[in-house]
Amino acid sequence: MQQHAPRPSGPTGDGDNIIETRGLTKEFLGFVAVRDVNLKVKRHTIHALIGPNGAGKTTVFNLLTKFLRPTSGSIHFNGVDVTRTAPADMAGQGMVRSFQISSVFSHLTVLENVRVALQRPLGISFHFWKPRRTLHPLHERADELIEWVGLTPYRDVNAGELSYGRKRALEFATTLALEPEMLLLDEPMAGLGHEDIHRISSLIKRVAANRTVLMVEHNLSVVADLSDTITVLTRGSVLAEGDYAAVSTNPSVREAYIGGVHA
Ligand SMILES: Nc1ncnc2c1ncn2[C@@H]1O[C@H](COP(=O)(O)OP(=O)(O)OP(=O)(O)O)[C@@H](O)[C@H]1O
Repeated sequence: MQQHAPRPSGPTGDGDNIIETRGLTKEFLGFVAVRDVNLKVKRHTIHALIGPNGAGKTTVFNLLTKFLRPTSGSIHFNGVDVTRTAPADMAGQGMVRSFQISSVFSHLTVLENVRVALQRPLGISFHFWKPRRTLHPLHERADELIEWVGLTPYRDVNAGELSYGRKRALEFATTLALEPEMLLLDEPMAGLGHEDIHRISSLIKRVAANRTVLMVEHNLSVVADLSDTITVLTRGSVLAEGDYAAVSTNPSVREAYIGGVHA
């Protein structure tokens, strides 16, 4: 369980939930992949979505990030109905998705990648031709972010040459450049070795000190270590919800994981 900084209340005063879904349902040609999901994610917590293969985790994630449109139900972010908001407009609202859609350009250095990301919210792009001093504030902020994710020694290395774990750290830096209030992480530990898992776990903990994190993650020990709340999905519906102790001892959850399926 994390120690979190004091949290501001949401702009609409609708309690502590930063995101809430009501009756969220997604059908694919009559097949119900997500059924009547009422998800509440508390501000400044780490919330994990888990469940056996095919449970509907990715579909819920894609609905929340607006990459899929629900068949029915609604999504509320900071009390505002964002069900029909375009994915590209979600970053402006403070919600940023990371990892599945890589934000890293392999032919640019670590510093250049972070600078590009920092220029996005300002509505300017690729100003490398500008005199160096014009970019100075961006430069300082880029260096801060690079240091924050532990990549200072790799600042001038092309992103394509970084190890998988360091690339992921760079993705964190480019994501944080957008100043998100909420981060949605799709399997942040996928493909990482033991040491990198440790490094990225600590980054997620630090990120969550004053932000909200929702992640889909298969690695249960990571989920146990990081999550304040876990929602377990099976066959498109919520089976259980609670902290790791509650969820891992829930007989229905244990049953859902028996029989060769894994989380
Ligand atoms: N575009 C699609 N068209 C048809 N069926 C789909 C589509 N996307 C997902 N499904 C089905 O919806 C169900 C839920 O899939 P989803 O990928 O959300 O599960 P998941 O929990 O993320 O699984 P995994 O852990 O294996 O990634 C599955 O039965 C899947 O085959």
